[in-house]
Amino acid sequence: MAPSGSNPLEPVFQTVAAFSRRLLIAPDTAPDDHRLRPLLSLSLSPPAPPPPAPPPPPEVLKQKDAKVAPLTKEEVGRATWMLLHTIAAQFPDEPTRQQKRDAKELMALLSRIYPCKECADHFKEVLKANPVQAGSQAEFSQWLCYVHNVVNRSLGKTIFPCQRVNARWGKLDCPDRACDLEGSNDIMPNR
Ligand SMILES: Cc1cc2nc3c(=O)[nH]c(=O)nc-3n(C[C@H](O)[C@H](O)[C@H](O)COP(=O)(O)OP(=O)(O)OC[C@H]3O[C@@H](n4cnc5c(N)ncnc54)[C@H](O)[C@@H]3O)c2cc1C
Repeated sequence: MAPSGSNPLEPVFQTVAAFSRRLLIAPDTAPDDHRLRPLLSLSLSPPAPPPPAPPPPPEVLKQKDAKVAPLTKEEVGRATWMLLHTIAAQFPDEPTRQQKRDAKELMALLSRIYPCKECADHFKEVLKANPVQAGSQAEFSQWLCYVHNVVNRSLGKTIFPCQRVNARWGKLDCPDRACDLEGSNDIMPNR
């Protein structure tokens, strides 16, 4: 490097350097401060957009797709039995005539619009041979357990012990039994 003062342009360089430092560096920072921050940018073009996020790895895409994939017959079956046994567990001890009718209609509707034709047709036969019994919560949940077992048997599945149906599908865990349905105070509730 040339010794200081030997370059005749040295004073010009020093002036430009000092001026640049004033424009580009915060006034409260020491010249040797390593946290130097530019005060303004001399570039006229807008800041470059951030680079696009890399695509998620294939295993993450697979998991996402699995969430929106159509359900299988087994998944719909499990979800439906879960709903039906929960309805039976919550069924009033003394249902109104309307509630008894609703239980019968629900089963009849299922046997028509259940989203698996083979299952719906089979369930129609099951209902014909075993008409809905919904005179009380106990009666309805035992009947449902029985017909579920009829389906289980036809599919070669284990028979569920119906004396344990209340332990498996108890009433919903709602504070102050807020989920309970109101029943009947009819003089003849079993009509
Ligand atoms: C109305 C209906 C008709 C169906 N018909 C057919 C059909 O024709 N062909 C077909 O392939 N699939 C059919 N399915 C689906 C099938 O019954 C099963 O839901 C599916 O095969 C998944 O079985 P899973 O072994 O997971 O248990 P699921 O039978 O779905 O039972 C879910 C859970 O309920 C409990 N459980 C089992 N049996 C009883 C019972 N008797 N009482 C109370 N709780 C019980 C067990 O804890 C079990 O894990 C039908 C489903 C419904 C709702």
